[in-house]
Amino acid sequence: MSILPIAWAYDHVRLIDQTRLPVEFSYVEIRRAMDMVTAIQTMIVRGAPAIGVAAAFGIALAAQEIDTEERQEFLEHLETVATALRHTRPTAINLFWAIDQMLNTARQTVGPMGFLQEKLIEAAQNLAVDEYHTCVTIGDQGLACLPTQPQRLTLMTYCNAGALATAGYGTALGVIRSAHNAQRLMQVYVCETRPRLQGARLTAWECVQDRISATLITDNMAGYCMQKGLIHGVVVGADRIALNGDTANKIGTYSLAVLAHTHQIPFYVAAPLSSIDWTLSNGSQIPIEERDIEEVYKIGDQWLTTPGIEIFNPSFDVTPARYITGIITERGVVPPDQLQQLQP
Ligand SMILES: CSC[C@H]1O[C@H](OP(=O)(O)O)[C@H](O)[C@@H]1O
Repeated sequence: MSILPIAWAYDHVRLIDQTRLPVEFSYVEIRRAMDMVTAIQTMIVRGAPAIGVAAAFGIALAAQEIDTEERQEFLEHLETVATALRHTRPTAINLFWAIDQMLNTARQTVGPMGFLQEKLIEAAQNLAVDEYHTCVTIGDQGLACLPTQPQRLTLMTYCNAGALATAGYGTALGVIRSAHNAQRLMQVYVCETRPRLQGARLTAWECVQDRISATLITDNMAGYCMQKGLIHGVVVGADRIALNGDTANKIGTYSLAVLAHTHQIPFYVAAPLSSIDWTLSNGSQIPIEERDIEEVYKIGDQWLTTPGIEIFNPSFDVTPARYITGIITERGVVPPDQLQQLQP
């Protein structure tokens, strides 16, 4: 099954509503640019590459909704929407990269506004298709770098870096899909990933959809599985990678990396080049999103703690490059200290 979280549907964008999975599979139709802003903020669509693609379609919707033949007015409307999109979520660099790609297309395209609208819709569609093919390439690059023994590996992954977090196929889960398709996977341990449970809700759902053998564990079981020798490798996604390989990813990734290092288990980050921030020398400057504390004290309508307790909810952490075995990209797999070789 091809899971495509985002698709252009003639004159609007169709999103899989990731806040409803796995209980309900439903779509949300996005017809206005500012509704795409809300969709990203509320995580109807989430995942670094996916929010980049969503933002690109947000710019395309902005182009479609502005009724003017004045180029300056047209571009100003795109900039207004771009500013709102930039303020949705601060950590994933893909969001900003995609917005810049779209604005550059608008500035470099001349002609009547109807023509610009068509070119921007086409640019967003091309960006989505490119991200999909990039993920398939990442999957295959990752397969080639996994341990050669045993023939069938038991891997671990965190959060959701799958088809739902990208434009299809996935990055970390793309590597796992490629291993599954090549009969190199025994099973994958899926960490539930508190507080938003992307692992339990989204990665588990993708694995069941694609008949990938998967076992769900709570986050605090990861160390036990490693200590018992069950895990041959860990593969996670990324939201922003600095030049030295320091990697921002879902909160809890750092803990997993330290555990893997302690148990001498290879720890891979799988990400497209669009997730690399070539302007940052290290991860200390990566902005870490803090989200609503309700995500911690409730699951659905169920309170998990007592009113009056203070709550902290950083949504990402930064794993230092020294804990990362390799970074799997569409241009190959490199140790963190050789990442700059891949700079376009
Ligand atoms: C393929 S990168 C996905 C990346 O994004 C997730 O964060 P969120 O669900 O909050 O958007 C998580 O960090 C994943 O690894």
